[in-house]
Amino acid sequence: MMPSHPFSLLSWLLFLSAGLTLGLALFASRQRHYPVAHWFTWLTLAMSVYSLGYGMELATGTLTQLKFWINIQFIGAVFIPALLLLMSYAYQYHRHPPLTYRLLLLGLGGLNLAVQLGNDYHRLNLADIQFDVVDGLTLSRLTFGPWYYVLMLYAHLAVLVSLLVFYRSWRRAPRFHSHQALVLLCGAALPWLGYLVSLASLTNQLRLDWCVLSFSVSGLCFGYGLFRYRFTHLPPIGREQVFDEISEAVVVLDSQGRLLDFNRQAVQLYPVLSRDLIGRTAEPLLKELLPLLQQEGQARLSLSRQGRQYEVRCHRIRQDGPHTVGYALLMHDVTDRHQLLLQLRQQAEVDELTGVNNRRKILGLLEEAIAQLWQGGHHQPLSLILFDLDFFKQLNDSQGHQLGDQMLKRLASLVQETLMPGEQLGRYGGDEFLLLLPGKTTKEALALACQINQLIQQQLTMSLSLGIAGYQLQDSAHSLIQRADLALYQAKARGRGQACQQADTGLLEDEGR
Ligand SMILES: Nc1nc2c(ncn2[C@@H]2O[C@H](COP(=O)(O)OP(=O)(O)OP(=O)(O)O)[C@@H](O)[C@H]2O)c(=O)[nH]1
Repeated sequence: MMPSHPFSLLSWLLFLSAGLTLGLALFASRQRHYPVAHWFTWLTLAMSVYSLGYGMELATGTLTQLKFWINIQFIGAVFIPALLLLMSYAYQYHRHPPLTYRLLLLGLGGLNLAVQLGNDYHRLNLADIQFDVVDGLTLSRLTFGPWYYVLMLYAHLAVLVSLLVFYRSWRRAPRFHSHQALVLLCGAALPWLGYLVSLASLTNQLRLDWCVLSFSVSGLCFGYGLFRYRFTHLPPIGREQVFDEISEAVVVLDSQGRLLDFNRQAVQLYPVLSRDLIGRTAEPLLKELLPLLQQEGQARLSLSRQGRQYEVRCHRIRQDGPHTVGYALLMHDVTDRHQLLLQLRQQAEVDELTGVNNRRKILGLLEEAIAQLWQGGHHQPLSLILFDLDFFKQLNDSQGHQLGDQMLKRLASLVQETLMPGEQLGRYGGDEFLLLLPGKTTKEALALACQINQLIQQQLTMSLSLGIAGYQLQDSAHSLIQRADLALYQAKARGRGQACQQADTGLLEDEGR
């Protein structure tokens, strides 16, 4: 429906604005696989329709033409709040809004459009439409119906929420993206400001719709954001996506040790961290981490916090030169690795059947004990008991291997209970065990051997043969065990069920049943 007046400069500007926003829509549509570009396409398209309708409205000469172009404007206008909301959602979360959210918002837009298109029958939206021609411009004089106010309330709320999203991104994003968020914030805020200006000028003779007039500038803002900052390519809240989502806790300090930034994981680890502390010295908060700042190179430390293990790395931040401008402290949860290491160590050191030290471990402990004697000047005695079950083979053969296993377990646990702190029991092999007794003389070891033998006879109705050797100067772990083995051999030879003590001379010194 072509208007009757020639187009004014304002109409041409509006057509230019419509063309600009349409161009943006076309550009963004080529990248609509990015959710934000998808909704941006529809938003700029809606703006374009609105601008075109208004440009035409300003040149209309009859009420029918006016109503027609107002309806065209509504086709764009009713969807703008919804599309702005959907775009801000996609901008923030880098994905399409949930389907229900989309259906609800677009459904509301559709409902508003239906109400407007049927306005002649119910006048709920626009109760009356008149127009004046001022300076060659056709300006509508509208009397609003109740539905219009509902529509405005919804539109304002939608714009407000979108503005909050962009505002939040602006405040939280790092510098590069915060510029982008600011540009988008301006793009979204301008039509709203335009609307407020229009409201204020309702009583003026030149009642222009500043909201739609601002679309060109708004479109330019969005376009600038699109081209300069490529917001359809780069997720602007990379900080939230990367900084907050990575598993490591990160704290950033400046060169003076003042708090600059931290992520969500860091707050879980140090609940005291808050935005208010930014700029303050981190010393009272992160005392245990600060020694890292003094170290050069890849400094690391282990940290135990809230029942978990962390490996902390300190990364020096340098900018245009060798000087450190800040530090990034990265705390990596290594609890699983730590537990796996403990498990592996346990497997490497513990005898699987009896749960006492295995051969490798007890030999290591013996060597350590001898080394300590050397360091301490040999003032402390050290004794060793090597023992095994008598006739264990018979038990295995007659009652089965499983019962034999049970017997070995019971034996180990009974002997373990008789030990004092610092004394160590290890399975030397088969049914042979080694008892390491730092601080005990051979006499005391002999008494203990007799006590253990008695206990086993009572509890397991089996006897032990035990060989005892005391540490002598120049002894190695090997020679000491050899003498204990010799003593054990003597105990067997003497009829089993007894303890024998072997001196370094090779003579049997003592014995006990
Ligand atoms: N059930 C069980 N038996 C084992 C295990 N390791 C070794 N043995 C058995 O333990 C026995 C040890 O043999 P010996 O020490 O020669 O036999 P013994 O009857 O105790 O002889 P004496 O020590 O001279 O009284 C062998 O029959 C091995 O098969 C084990 O883990 N479980």
